[in-house]
Amino acid sequence: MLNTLIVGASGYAGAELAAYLNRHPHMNITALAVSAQSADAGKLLSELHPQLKGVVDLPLQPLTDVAGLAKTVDVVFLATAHEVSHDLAPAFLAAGCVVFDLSGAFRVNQASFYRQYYGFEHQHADWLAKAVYGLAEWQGEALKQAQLIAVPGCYPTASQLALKPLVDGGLLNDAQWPVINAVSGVSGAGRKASLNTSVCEVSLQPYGIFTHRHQPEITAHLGIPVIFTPHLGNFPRGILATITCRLKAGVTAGDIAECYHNAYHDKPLVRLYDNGVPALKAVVGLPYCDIGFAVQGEHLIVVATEDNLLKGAAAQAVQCANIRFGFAQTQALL
Ligand SMILES: NC(=O)C1=CN([C@@H]2O[C@H](COP(=O)(O)OP(=O)(O)OC[C@H]3O[C@@H](n4cnc5c(N)ncnc54)[C@H](OP(=O)(O)O)[C@@H]3O)[C@@H](O)[C@H]2O)C=CC1
Ligand SMILES: CC(=O)N[C@@H](CCC(=O)OP(=O)(O)O)C(=O)O
Repeated sequence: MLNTLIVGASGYAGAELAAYLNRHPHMNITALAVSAQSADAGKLLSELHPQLKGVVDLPLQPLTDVAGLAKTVDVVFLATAHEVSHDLAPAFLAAGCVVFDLSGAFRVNQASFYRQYYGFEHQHADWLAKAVYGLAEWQGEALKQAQLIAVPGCYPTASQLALKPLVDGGLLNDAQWPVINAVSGVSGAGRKASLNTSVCEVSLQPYGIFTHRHQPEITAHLGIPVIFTPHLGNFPRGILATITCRLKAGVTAGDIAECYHNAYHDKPLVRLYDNGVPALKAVVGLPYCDIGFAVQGEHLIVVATEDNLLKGAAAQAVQCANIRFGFAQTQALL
């Protein structure tokens, strides 16, 4: 049994992690932590997230002694903001813990990336170089050896699962960058109250046009440039990405179907549509990414959906842990 700590357990992704780990046969929730100053310290997780009442009634501990806590656990999930993960991960890693970081703090190994897109200087180039990017379907072997796993962002997960088979298969026309338009529910912005992400204030709108940090994350790992435009919708959870691409001359719908089949027929958390495209309702509350597409001449439109808090965060983190420790990939997820 692996002793496990969730830091940021009161947040949206943290609570989902707790629900999964609670039913994991090989992982034991040793502690749930929040910040040292948290207004929620001492409360039960189930007081904040009543769906966990009678399921995970553990207290939220203030994180006051990182070194002490690190000695009591084998595995740490950091469901914390980028800067917090950046500061905490090295301490847990130094103690020998395997760390799954849900933030962006270790996803892209480029010197200027954190200054430009996250507004801070990265201080841990050594760990940045060693971190394995946890796009689970594509990183199986690397994950098995990793001590630090950088779980991808929610938009990059859906976008890359949709595009990577096509890019690797050489099916796209390089002359046209794939155009990713993705809509997320407001839980993507986390649990903290903010007027901009309050459901009554939000009206479907793009944001971060040409500047969102997920564009360079996608490009860095996919190896091709993309146009990425996120949108915020006034619904609680889920991401739907509509991706427009140009195909190389002669590539047919049959080639696309075959390419996706080859990539994902043995990957239980990616579901392919034979006809039509997915809608959010099929994935909300579930750990899947669903993918469907349509072709007209040289034009391809792919639609990918996922629950941003699950395949876009907590489920993918647990999937990575399952791969890392040799458990069934869907253990505790399905
Ligand atoms: N929401 C989403 O759809 C996705 C989120 N992510 C990433 O996952 C991470 C968590 O996101 P989300 O769950 O939405 O965030 P939330 O804002 O909902 O939760 C953040 C959690 O971190 C805790 N926290 C804050 N500061 C500290 C600290 N210094 N030490 C320990 N705990 C702290 C908070 O509790 P308190 O403030 O009371 O201490 C809270 O439990 C972020 O990096 C996010 O970018 C990734 C993919 C998708
Ligand atoms: C709706 C919303 O605000 N979404 C977040 C992305 C959530 C996510 O994936 O988080 P990472 O920051 O860990 O990459 C945003 O656009 O910043």
